[in-house]
Amino acid sequence: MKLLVVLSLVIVAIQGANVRHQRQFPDDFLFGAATAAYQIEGAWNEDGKGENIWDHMIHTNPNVIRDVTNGDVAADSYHNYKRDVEMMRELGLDAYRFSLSWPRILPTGMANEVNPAGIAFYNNYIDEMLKYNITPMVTLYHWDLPQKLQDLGGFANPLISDWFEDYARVVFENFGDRVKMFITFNEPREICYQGYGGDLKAPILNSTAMGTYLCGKHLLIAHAKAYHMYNKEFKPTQGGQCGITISVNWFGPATDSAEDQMAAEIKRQGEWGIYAHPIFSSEGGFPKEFSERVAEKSAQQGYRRSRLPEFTEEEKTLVKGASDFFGVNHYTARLVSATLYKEAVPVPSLLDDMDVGHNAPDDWATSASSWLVLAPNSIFNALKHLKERYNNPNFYVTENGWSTYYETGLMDDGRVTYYRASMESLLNCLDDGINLKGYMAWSLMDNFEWMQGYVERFGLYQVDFSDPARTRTPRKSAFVYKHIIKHRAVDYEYEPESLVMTIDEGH
Ligand SMILES: C[C@H]1O[C@@H](Oc2ccc([N+](=O)[O-])cc2)[C@H](O)[C@@H](O)[C@H]1O
Repeated sequence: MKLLVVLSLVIVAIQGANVRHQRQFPDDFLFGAATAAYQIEGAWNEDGKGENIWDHMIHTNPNVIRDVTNGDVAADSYHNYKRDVEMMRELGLDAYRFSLSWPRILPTGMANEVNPAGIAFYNNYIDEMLKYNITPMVTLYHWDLPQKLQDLGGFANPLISDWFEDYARVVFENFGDRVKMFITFNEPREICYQGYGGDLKAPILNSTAMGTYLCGKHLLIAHAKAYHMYNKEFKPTQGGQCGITISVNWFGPATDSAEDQMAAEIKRQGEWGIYAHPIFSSEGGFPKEFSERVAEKSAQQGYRRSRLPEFTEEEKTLVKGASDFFGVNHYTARLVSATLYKEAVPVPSLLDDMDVGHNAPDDWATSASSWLVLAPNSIFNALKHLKERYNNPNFYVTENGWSTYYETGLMDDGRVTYYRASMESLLNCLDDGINLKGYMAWSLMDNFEWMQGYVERFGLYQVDFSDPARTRTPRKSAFVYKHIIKHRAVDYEYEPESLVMTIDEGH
């Protein structure tokens, strides 16, 4: 008998030790999921909403979208928001990141005409989340500029900073009593490089390098003005935080050679350093090596001055330090070479200015998106670099996710593998002392994936876009993510018994 008791005590002790050794996320780590207004809301012209640049571009030229669809109805979250909150509760989310449609709030873009129905919609959405203790994380701009502002030049017009500041004030006034986490812009790179410099996002201006850089400078000033206005006019009473989200994929050198190391550095600076450095570095302004590279390229091409616009000293000071946290959208990685993998690119362009090649090794798993591969420990590599370069600010991973095709259905093992790998990488960050405070999975549900329409699916929940009710059904990954959130740890043994989802007590 005695022996049995001793044995069971030993077993309990071993099990306890195992639990203790399993790496865990802290209780206050914010687990959430993310979406964006144009990708889920629909109701494109309902209740006084104004036209945005995606409405305009697609209605004018439907063929720009791979499957000739649009976001007119999308997941119809405008009418299904209560079901969306129910899904957050099913998953046990701590937080939900979503964006506001600027033209739903200000139909012309300008703050002299506020749409009460738009304000009411977001009030209801926020209140529904708060009812269940879900922290709203609100992005003010996720790519859907009011068309009327695009008609005035959009981000190429320096006045964008005044228009944005006015819009931000309306947002803080109406929602800041309950929303404590604001993100001004989602991904300056995608807005500026893909929308102004190229034709991969609305408004597809294809305006070469100059468009990319000018847009970037104006956007950073717009962000900084909104940040300082929040600090002065709202923070003292509302006590929230205001930051920005930048897409930071990892770019490591293809070899250890000095040339490849420099090529990777230039790639990092051109892809995201030009947005991060002016805000988060101690010296401010565009990063040095990239600025020198653009000046050199401009001179080679016969320009008397660099095409990279400069910040005045006043602008530099305005932008420097203007963020309470660093929002990182991280998806993937590439290996960068000074000589290999180069493709023909337009001149002048950001790609030509960087003048490097990049590649993904064959053994990195591929997704439904051409740009998205599963690279080892890449969240850690990116955040470790940012920590060292920018003095370890508070970080949130504000997007991270994996695409499948519609045909994959509910058994999305590729997404499960990706999310588990991401969790390990996040835990590596925490072990390293990186000030990482939260993680938002992209995406809560399938949605309109920009130029790819509904071909590429990122949802923890599948959405049936052929069904007028836009029924949402949890995928296997939803159960796995729920299990991770609940236990604050990754359990590789866990397999959902069925795909029937319920709400746990307390949610
Ligand atoms: C899938 C989500 O992508 C986000 O944007 C991107 C797109 C492409 C890259 N890339 O590495 O090439 C990074 C981020 C976007 O914010 C979100 O709306 C989704 O579409």
